[in-house]
Amino acid sequence: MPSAEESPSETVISLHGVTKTYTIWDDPAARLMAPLRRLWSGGKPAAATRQFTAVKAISLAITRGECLGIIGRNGAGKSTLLQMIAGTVQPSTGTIAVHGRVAALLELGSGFNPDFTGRENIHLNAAILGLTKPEIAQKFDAIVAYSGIGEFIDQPVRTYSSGMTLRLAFAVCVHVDADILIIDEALAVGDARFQFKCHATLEQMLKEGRTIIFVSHDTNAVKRMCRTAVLLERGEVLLKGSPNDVTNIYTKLITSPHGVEAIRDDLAALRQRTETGEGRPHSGEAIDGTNSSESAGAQPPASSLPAPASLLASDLAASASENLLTEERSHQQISDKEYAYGGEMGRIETVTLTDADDQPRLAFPAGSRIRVRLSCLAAQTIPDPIYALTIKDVRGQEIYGTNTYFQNQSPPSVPPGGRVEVRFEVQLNVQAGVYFISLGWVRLVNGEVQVIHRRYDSIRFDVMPRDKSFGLAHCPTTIEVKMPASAQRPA
Ligand SMILES: Nc1ncnc2c1ncn2[C@@H]1O[C@H](COP(=O)(O)OP(=O)(O)OP(=O)(O)O)[C@@H](O)[C@H]1O
Repeated sequence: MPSAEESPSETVISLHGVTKTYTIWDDPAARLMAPLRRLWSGGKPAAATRQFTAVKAISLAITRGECLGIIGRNGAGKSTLLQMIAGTVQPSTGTIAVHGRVAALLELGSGFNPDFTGRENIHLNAAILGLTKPEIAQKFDAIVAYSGIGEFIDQPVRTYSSGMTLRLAFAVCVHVDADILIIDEALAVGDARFQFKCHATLEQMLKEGRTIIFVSHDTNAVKRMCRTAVLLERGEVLLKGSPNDVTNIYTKLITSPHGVEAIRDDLAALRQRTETGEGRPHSGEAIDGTNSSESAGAQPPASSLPAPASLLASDLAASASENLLTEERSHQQISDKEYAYGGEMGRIETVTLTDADDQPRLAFPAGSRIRVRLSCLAAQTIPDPIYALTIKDVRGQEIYGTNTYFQNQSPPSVPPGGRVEVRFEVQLNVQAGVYFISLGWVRLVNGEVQVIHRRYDSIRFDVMPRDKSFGLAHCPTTIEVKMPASAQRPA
């Protein structure tokens, strides 16, 4: 298979005006009687049905080597769209062209016969996915080893836990030499170790130029895996763009009582930015109340998905660190990527970032302490307020987030016209790099987050290397090497 770099823009999946309309039966019994009824009525459609359009005139092109994330609220049409691409559901109108072998991990265990053993299901599944008998025999051991099912391979799949079923299904999917992998939420049921293994495999597949479509409610997973994301709502694509932008807007959508109305202007602004080539703004989400980006908008190429361990973070940043102080002077404290919403009930009026000596700065050595100050002004009474901060990396991944709620603090209600000063003091135990600070002022109403004001990706700052090390975190470490006295004696 050619690598993603060799044929970067080859379209492997194209959808043109794809619509899926389901017939909904008001009375389930009428559905069973429908064929007879049709005979009696001379082929006229049965009564008591209505049409429901789950996917509306979607046109999309997905290129080889792309990892496309699809997010959206429950019932948005994500699974229906995936099923149509996988070929298990036919579109009502429109066309779908798929070039290459597709392996799909849709509803968990949907490709398995529960009464068959794991072994039998591997044969069945791999054959359905297009492998010949000799190919299955050749890959069988690798599939079993990858799944980690062990001796359970000869037990019926109905006796498997959901995690075991996932392991087996995923193992088959990644061993059938598929050009396109379609995954619907499934990874969420695996344990952390298996999820890690899955993500490493997916990253490897992307590097090999394979294409992945990935549905998830986990915005961080979408930002980690994908270079492009799509926001689906009521069967329509509202936005296709950087995972950071798309998850930011999704976050607003799921927390706003006004639904799509709440994001209409944001969508228009983003589309305009895209059209005028300004790139995108912003970033990502939850009760943490916040998020950031230069960020995930500027997605790295697929080949850069896994951080090469051979590169020392300190080496990467060393050449840049000299320039940072100069660059720092030219930074605006408030990033031009800021994405804010809410603000009617109260506003986070100012945000400032300083070092531990209260000096405004935008570059800090790894491991130092920073202070983030907010000045909030209430327009109306804000009972039980929660103040939140999130730090994200340049891809929009949440590096750290906290809030007064998580810290068991109960700040007082704020009266109309009341002003609140909030100070976060953070120990920056991160590696050298570019980061963004997001801030949130929210409250919980019946367990739901009510946004007072969110300012995502408000401040961009740099962290400079403190030592030679690598990885994501700055964990100052001492190393002691001892040679026991006995080992010093010559043999
Ligand atoms: N076979 C079907 N018959 C009738 N309606 C259906 C059928 N399959 C899906 N739908 C409806 O189509 C809409 C989209 O469903 P779909 O499962 O694609 O959404 P989704 O975005 O994957 O949701 P979730 O996040 O909850 O999994 C829903 O309103 C659902 O009830």
